[in-house]
Amino acid sequence: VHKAYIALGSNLDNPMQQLVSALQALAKLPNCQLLKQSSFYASAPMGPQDQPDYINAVALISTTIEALALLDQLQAIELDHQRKRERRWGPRTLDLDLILFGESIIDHPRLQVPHVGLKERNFVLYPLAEIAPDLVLPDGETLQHCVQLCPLADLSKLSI
Ligand SMILES: CC1(C)Nc2nc(N)[nH]c(=O)c2N=C1O
Repeated sequence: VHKAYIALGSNLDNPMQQLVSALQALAKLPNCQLLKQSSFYASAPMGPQDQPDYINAVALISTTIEALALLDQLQAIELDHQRKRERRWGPRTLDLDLILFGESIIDHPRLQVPHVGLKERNFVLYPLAEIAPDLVLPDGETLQHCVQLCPLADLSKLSI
């Protein structure tokens, strides 16, 4: 059994509802169990600014399937949420990124784990630290150290 951390993001078509719906879909995945989910966080887009603010969260699932099979399941949920890929770093109804898969380091054309931008993304690090404060990354760095190095900036935790 593997522990997989998934980053959720949305900035189109009612982002909060998109994430609620995505979490329900994750909970229903065969061979997966939704163990924890973070609060929702709002932030301005990293990268191109000509798009709406994002809502982000992180979820922890335990699963018996392997990383690429889980990636297929995540991409199916994105498509169910009308994910369209107009432009790179463009707005999207739903983003599900497999950011950690146990202690694995994966470098595959379809999948890099840990997620490449993990240490620079406050909208991933802070929700991750909320549900896994004692996490140590596969490269030995502690999550707390990564959080200390990553500015909070405009990230805001939504109370509900
Ligand atoms: C476009 C880019 C890089 N910017 C983001 N910016 C924020 N705040 N949240 C995201 O989830 C996000 N995702 C992206 O893919």
